[in-house]
Amino acid sequence: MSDESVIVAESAPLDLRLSEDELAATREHITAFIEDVVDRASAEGAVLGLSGGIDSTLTAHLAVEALGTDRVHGLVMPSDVNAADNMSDAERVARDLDIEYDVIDIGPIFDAFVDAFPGETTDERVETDPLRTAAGNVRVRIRAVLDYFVANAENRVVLGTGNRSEALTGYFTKYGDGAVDCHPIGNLYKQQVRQLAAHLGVDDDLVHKTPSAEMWLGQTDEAEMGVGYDTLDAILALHVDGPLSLSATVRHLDVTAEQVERVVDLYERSAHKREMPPAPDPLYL
Ligand SMILES: Nc1ncnc2c1ncn2[C@@H]1O[C@H](COP(=O)(O)OP(=O)(O)OC[C@H]2O[C@@H]([n+]3cccc(C(=O)O)c3)[C@H](O)[C@@H]2O)[C@@H](O)[C@H]1O
Ligand SMILES: Nc1ncnc2c1ncn2[C@@H]1O[C@H](COP(=O)(O)OP(=O)(O)OP(=O)(O)O)[C@@H](O)[C@H]1O
Ligand SMILES: [Mg+2]
Repeated sequence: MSDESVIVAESAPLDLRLSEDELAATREHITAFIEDVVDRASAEGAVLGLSGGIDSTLTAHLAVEALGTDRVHGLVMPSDVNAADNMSDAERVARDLDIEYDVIDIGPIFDAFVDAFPGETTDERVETDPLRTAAGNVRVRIRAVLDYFVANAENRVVLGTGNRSEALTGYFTKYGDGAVDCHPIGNLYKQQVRQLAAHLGVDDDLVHKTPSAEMWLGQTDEAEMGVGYDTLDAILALHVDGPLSLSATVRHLDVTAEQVERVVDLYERSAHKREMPPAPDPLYL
């Protein structure tokens, strides 16, 4: 059985929901943060990738609330492995928010990369292809290049869309979707992302859409990580962020020790993604 077939049953083990007052305060806190980042950069506004997923949808809503419609620029960047529905959802978000947006097909850029690369690249239709992640990361990094082109050209900052669950597990591409100027929703667990989005009036189908990086056809976060977000969030909140021991977490959540260990392993192995690249201590400074 491949890793991807290990989907852990959800048991909604820990309620991390915020109260209405907390949601209202979080909304204000994040919009003030976005405004502050843009002001400090003396930027005209912000740019972000729109995927039709809930993280970018929520971030776009908060950005518009912080900056106004005319200071937010969205990029919808389809490739061969994006579902057409997701790309039309991304355009719908931009249209509903009334922001400027461009649709840029990254297929030719990816193909140029594959043609230029001297060795084997990948056939991502093959599930076991060891290069599938490497190739998927190229697509993600191409989007980052386009984000920064717009940021440079229009004096904007790049808004990240990563949440706390992704940050703590390293579930993002280093210098891909992780290459951003700030992380407005970076301290919300995934289930709180959905909750805040619902609070802001985001359409239900987007709030409840299955999370996917869309790095290859059919990819889903939960299948790849081998744990559902409700369970993941609970383990992160109690054990990785919180004070509970491994065994107390197992008892409290009715999960297995292996599940907790798996999350801890994701957290520890991805430490390098949450830090600045290291240099040796200075010898002569
Ligand atoms: N200990 C260490 N110290 C310093 N650097 C270290 C390192 N270990 C690896 N590295 C470096 O990191 C590289 C691996 O990291 P990286 O290139 O990111 O690649 P990797 O973590 O292997 O792949 C990215 C993961 O994030 C997921 N993802 C990506 C994009 C979006 C989303 C989403 O949710 O939408 C999810 C994707 O499905 C995949 O599971 C290594 O090739 C190496 O260069
Ligand atoms: N096809 C795409 N076009 C534009 N931006 C994209 C595309 N795919 C990914 N991105 C950018 O990369 C970010 C990371 O992807 P990720 O899948 O984690 O977030 P999401 O799609 O917004 O939400 P979810 O995790 O629920 O799928 C997106 O939020 C978006 O900013
Ligand atoms: Mg997505």
